[in-house]
Amino acid sequence: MNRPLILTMGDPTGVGPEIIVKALLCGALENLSRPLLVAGDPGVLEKAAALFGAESTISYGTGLVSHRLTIAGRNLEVHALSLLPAGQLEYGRPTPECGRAMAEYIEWACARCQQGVAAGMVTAPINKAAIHAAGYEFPGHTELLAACCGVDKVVMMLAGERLRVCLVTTHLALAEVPRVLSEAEILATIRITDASLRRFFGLDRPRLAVLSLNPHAGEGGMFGDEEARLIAPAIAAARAAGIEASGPHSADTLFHFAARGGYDAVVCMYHDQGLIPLKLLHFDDGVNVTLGLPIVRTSVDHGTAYDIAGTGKASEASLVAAIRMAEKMTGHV
Ligand SMILES: NC(=O)c1ccc[n+]([C@@H]2O[C@H](COP(=O)([O-])OP(=O)(O)OC[C@H]3O[C@@H](n4cnc5c(N)ncnc54)[C@H](O)[C@@H]3O)[C@@H](O)[C@H]2O)c1
Ligand SMILES: N[C@H](C(=O)O)[C@H](O)COP(=O)(O)O
Repeated sequence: MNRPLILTMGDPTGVGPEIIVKALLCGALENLSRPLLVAGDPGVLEKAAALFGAESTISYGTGLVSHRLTIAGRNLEVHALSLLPAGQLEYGRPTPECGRAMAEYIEWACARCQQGVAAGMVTAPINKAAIHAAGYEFPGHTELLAACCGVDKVVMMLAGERLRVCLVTTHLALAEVPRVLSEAEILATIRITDASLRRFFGLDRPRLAVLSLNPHAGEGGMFGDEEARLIAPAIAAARAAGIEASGPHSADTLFHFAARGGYDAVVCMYHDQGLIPLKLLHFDDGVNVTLGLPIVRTSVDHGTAYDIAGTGKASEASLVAAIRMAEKMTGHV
């Protein structure tokens, strides 16, 4: 059986529904190697179709497909997990029901992947504050999925053709980063990155650059000791385990070389250290991948973009790239 990829619709008041429809309308969802099933809300998707002047009709399906939307002659299969009052929702103003719905799309998709019913999942953007307001104590998909899968350590990787960045720490205040960094966390990030690039991306011996935390890699201890105390020992342990890791590299210059093919991934100590260069190069087509889960999960690299939600202007390119990457990754499983 050709198991589907499940695409979670994301925030009903963000750009998620309209980039799904946009991808459908431009034909990017045709000729996929797997069926695509949207976990979401048919009424909200119909409302998104109207943004493009596209005529849509809904019919009812069976099994996983509860609704089939035909939008401008193209079919979108949906598993309805919410039936929100789409006409009353305002773009950029998620209600508590929206917060609950967007978390439920993720939980449902994850459970189907764990059961082996689906091959993998792709996620459209959620609003972190909205799921929080709905009672979910998670800063994002990554942590919610780790909890659903019962996994302690996962790695957030953002990837494009020219650059892949993997984060040791993710969503926390910058001031917390030095307190949270440890040799064990750095080593675990390196190990998961290495194993995942081998397994899912066909690399025999991934070349990993590990960044420093401080300017000039700490300048021999003048600007901080995390490099000598935590990062260098983690790199040494990784190398002893046969991983091609190098560093600690100064973050300011390393990306220049990584973006020119010198490394297969860059291990970064905190969110913006990795995501600023990644989004500079790959805002349009970057993909967020959670490594270390027992399931395949890819995502767009952007958020709910409330400033343009409901205008039809949001680009569908990152979503399409995320679907393509999930296709490839599930081909390797
Ligand atoms: N994968 C996710 O679920 C995810 C990722 C990042 C941020 N978020 C959440 O999204 C919300 C908004 O975050 P933010 O404002 O920092 O980032 P954002 O990515 O939503 O927006 C930043 C800027 O990029 C633009 N932009 C975003 N996506 C675009 C697209 N597809 N096409 C064209 N322009 C686009 C926006 O209009 C905005 O100007 C927050 O709640 C954040 O937590 C979710
Ligand atoms: N850090 C990601 C970004 O800025 O693109 C994003 O917030 C991902 O969060 P999730 O855990 O929801 O994938």
